[in-house]
Amino acid sequence: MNERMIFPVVAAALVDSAGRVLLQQRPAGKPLAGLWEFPGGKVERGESPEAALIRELAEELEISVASDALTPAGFATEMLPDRHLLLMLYVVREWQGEARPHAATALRWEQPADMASLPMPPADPPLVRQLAACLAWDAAGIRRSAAALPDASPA
Ligand SMILES: Nc1nc2c([nH]c(=O)n2[C@@H]2O[C@H](COP(=O)(O)OP(=O)(O)OP(=O)(O)O)[C@@H](O)[C@H]2O)c(=O)[nH]1
Repeated sequence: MNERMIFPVVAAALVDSAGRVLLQQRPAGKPLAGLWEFPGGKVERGESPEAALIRELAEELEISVASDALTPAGFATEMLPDRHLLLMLYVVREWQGEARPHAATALRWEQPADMASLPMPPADPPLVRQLAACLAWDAAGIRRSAAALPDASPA
């Protein structure tokens, strides 16, 4: 049996007040160069996904994000030749600093509905669909009102 290790990667959908989401372009010399991706990167050994994402956002965009500003939005998987990519996406609506392309060739803000026409890594289209659903839920207030549901944990 060909057993592949899980390769955990975290990514952020930074959402601005107009509902647009930040994408960055992968630089020349990296795999998938030129494609548009969500900012983020590999989870290092011993690191939590949230700590990894906060670190990556500081390194790549020079912004500061608090852990309680990270809301899970979805995940995607892709079988790679030697590993199995697990890509976890978080929605981020609050951060400090102005995003600058420290590691990327360029940045752009896009509505999720407009991302289908952009070249993105193969694992990303399912994430874009989950993100669009998440943001639509937020806009309809469904996620906020879910907090008012009765607690289903055992008594
Ligand atoms: N950040 C990010 N990575 C993605 C996305 N989609 C996707 O398949 N990946 C993959 O996840 C992996 C992340 O690796 P990376 O090279 O960007 O990570 P990193 O920032 O830690 O890089 P480094 O090793 O240069 O420090 C790559 O294999 C990349 O192709 C995405 O939307 N955002």
